Amino acid sequence: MTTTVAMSLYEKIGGAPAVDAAVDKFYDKVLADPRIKHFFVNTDMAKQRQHQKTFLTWAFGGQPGYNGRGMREAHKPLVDKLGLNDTHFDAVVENLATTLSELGVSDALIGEVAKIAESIRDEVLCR
Ligand code: HEM
Repeated sequence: MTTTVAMSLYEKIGGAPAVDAAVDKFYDKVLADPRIKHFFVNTDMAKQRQHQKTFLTWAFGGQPGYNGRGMREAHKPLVDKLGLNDTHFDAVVENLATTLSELGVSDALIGEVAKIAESIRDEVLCR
């Protein structure tokens, strides 16, 4: 019998220091991306940075340590007022994948991150 206590992706990638390294890169990319930057114009920087940390920690399967709004609630105004849709979601996942790739994370692990993101797509898009 094999008992597997799976190491989370978060641990495999390098834990908090890796998340910190990824935050700046991901943040810069998202805010520079004409497909999605307009969603963030009214979001303050400090909050945004924390958002990205929460986002990445979550995406890596680390402890959420997050007591903010649920995904549906947090993104509902973006869906209702700004038409947040699959295209935008894809762009965020793409920026995340590029960020991780640039930081030397393997394609296999990036695939796992993308899968986790997929699992929450409908919730974020309020469907
Ligand atoms: C896997 C996908 C996503 C996750 C896990 C995620 C996670 C989060 C979290 C944790 C927050 C903070 C909520 C709060 O503070 O109460 C948030 C807010 C936000 N998200 Fe996402 N997000 C995702 C996708 C997206 C996408 C695709 C966009 C737009 C392109 C987006 C734009 C925003 C914005 C603008 C806010 C701030 C809203 C505000 O200032 O009130 N998110 N998201």
